[in-house]
Amino acid sequence: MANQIYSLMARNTRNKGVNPSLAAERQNKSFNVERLTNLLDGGEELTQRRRQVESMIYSDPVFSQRNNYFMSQNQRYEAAVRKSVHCKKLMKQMGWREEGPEKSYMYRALGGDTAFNIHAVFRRALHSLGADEQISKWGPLTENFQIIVTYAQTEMGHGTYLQGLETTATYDASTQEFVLNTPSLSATKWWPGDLGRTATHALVLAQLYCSGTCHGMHGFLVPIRSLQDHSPLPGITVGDIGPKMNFEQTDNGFLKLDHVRIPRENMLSRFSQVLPDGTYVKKGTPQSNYLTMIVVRVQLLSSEFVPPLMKACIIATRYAVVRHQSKIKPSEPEVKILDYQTQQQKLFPQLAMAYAFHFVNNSVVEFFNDAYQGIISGDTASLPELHALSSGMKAFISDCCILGAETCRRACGGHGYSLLSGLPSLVTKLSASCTYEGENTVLYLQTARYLVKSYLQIQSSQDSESHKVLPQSIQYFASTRTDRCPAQKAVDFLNPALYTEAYAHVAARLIRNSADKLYDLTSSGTDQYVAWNQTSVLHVQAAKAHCHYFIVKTFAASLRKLENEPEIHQVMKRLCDLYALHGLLSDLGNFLHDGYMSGAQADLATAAYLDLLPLIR
Ligand SMILES: CCCCCCCCCCCCC/C=C/C(=O)SCCNC(=O)CCNC(=O)[C@H](O)C(C)(C)COP(=O)(O)OP(=O)(O)OC[C@H]1O[C@@H](n2cnc3c(N)ncnc32)[C@H](O)[C@@H]1OP(=O)(O)O
Ligand SMILES: Cc1cc2nc3c(=O)[nH]c(=O)nc-3n(C[C@H](O)[C@H](O)[C@H](O)COP(=O)(O)OP(=O)(O)OC[C@H]3O[C@@H](n4cnc5c(N)ncnc54)[C@H](O)[C@@H]3O)c2cc1C
Repeated sequence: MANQIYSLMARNTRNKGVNPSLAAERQNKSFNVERLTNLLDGGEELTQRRRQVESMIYSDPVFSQRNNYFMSQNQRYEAAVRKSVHCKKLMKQMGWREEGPEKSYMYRALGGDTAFNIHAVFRRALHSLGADEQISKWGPLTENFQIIVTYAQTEMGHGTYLQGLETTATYDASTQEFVLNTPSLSATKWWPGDLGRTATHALVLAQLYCSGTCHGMHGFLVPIRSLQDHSPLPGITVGDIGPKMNFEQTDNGFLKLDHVRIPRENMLSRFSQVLPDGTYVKKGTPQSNYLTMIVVRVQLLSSEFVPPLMKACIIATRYAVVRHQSKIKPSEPEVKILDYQTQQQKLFPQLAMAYAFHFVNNSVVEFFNDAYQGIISGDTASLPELHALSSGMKAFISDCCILGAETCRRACGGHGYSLLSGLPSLVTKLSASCTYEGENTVLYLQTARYLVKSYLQIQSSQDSESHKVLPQSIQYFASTRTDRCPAQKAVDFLNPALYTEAYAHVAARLIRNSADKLYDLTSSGTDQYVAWNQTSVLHVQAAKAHCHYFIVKTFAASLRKLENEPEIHQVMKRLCDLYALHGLLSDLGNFLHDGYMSGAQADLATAAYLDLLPLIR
């Protein structure tokens, strides 16, 4: 019934064209929307291609999501499988390449409501960790779902602490096989997507044992279901872990292995190898087999985190111009809720954040692409910085997108609580992102570990030259900076150089403070690991400040590329200013703490921030 009411409302709108309030707003635009769309897509031609793909998706009944909220978990799963197979057929029919833009357009048009998503994670793992001959052997089989492979790393007892994974892969030189085993209940693989009903194989991450020596976590391709009748193979216990907060369309599963034998060639061996006689040959670093997690973290930014935030902004902003509620002047009619300053202050920072993350994603992907080819060819020099950046961005952006989507949902009142608004499922889907692919606190600590190490290295090296070769993302450590914010007027806070410097000041101070506290503890005799734990809250705060600085700096730098598009530059600049000032005012204590900013300057920043709202409105 509810669905009919909502669709009647939508049809009403459709029958009379767009809602008149919405139409009026769209007449009001201050910039060329199509031009901005082209810039965000990467050019006019890509906009056209994206729209072509979207129209094919939206007009095809197989891809319909109309009844999603009225389906059981099983129906959602089966519909997702149908959609994924249909996508594959469409790609073949249209001649679209796996690595082409059309695949991500399809995925985003479907809102990720597809199956085999972890199979996509495996394909990246194969290219990151597999030797060339393994990529040639298994890559083509995964292209057309002849084999469907899940990425089975997490166990019931361990997800974060990979050194604690219990699943074992013991090499048997007499048969040149690995014996995969689940030694305890807590070692049961638990959570891998596509595992519960779909996967024919699993990339099992297990502790490798050769001649009694443990060589740490490695990846093993293990057949788990028959390619004839899809039944579990001997030694395999597998199934679905049951209902979840969202991702009903994904069959997250469990897997137990009872001394399952696989050929020696099934260990992914780009960075390490076991010779026929059982000799272990290491080619990369101890963390080389962690590379897949970096690859996926970078990919998730653009595929899983930012698009749901963008959608939430669109739904909530449209709602805010069609919803009339209460009066500003008693003598006048009810107003659009977007005319309330408080509603603008709820929604516009989320909109600004969505644009910020779009530009940051471009920057992170560019950094990743430059580093990745070197890393898989054995040059791991940029791996620590890439790990720190990808960990921090995954944690910070997913945290912000969860909170941003929830703010949009709350801004829609009662209708924001209806599943049919589309908002709650965006929130519950995003909620998983603070956990999967690395729990966010743990990832902030990984970033902090890199920041503290880099800071202490700079402190210990007197050589001024060393400052010049600092990695790009931490060069601000070495910049000389004023200890007071120079702003005299509200308008000064609309200067990207000024607010970027303010963020750099706070990040550098928090990193220095956390490192100094750590050093004080260890130099007074506290065990280094205990000292790290006793300062970890400070390290997380420093890592977040570092990430926030990186995002503000990157958003501001992106404006420079828009300077020859004055209309668009103006609107993007206002959003960048709003993003920076919203973060500054939300975390004001850190900017006031050491007197960097004064209370009077905080008032100026607040005035500049509030003045931006009607301009953006
Ligand atoms: C891609 C396609 C996507 C398509 C779209 C699909 C979307 C569908 C939506 C849902 C998708 C969900 C998919 C989810 C999948 C998963 O969740 S897979 C499992 C993910 N699990 C993790 O991420 C585990 C997280 N845990 C960690 O990362 C650990 O904390 C740890 C870092 C591995 C700890 O390891 P440990 O060895 O104990 O770490 P330390 O001692 O702290 O560090 C040792 C050194 O190693 C360096 N290091 C750590 N990790 C990495 C890394 N990944 N890469 C490079 N280097 C790393 C670390 O910096 C230390 O270095 P030094 O300081 O120099 O010693
Ligand atoms: C929707 C979804 C899909 C998933 N898909 C997959 C998949 O396809 N394949 C796969 O292998 N896994 C998958 N996972 C599992 C996921 O990777 C793990 O849940 C994640 O790595 C977190 O590990 P955990 O669950 O053990 O949490 P824990 O690490 O136990 O976290 C619990 C708490 O402990 C804290 N904590 C843990 N370690 C530390 C530390 N060193 N310092 C400070 N605090 C710490 C955390 O901050 C957190 O607050 C998925 C999970 C979800 C929710």
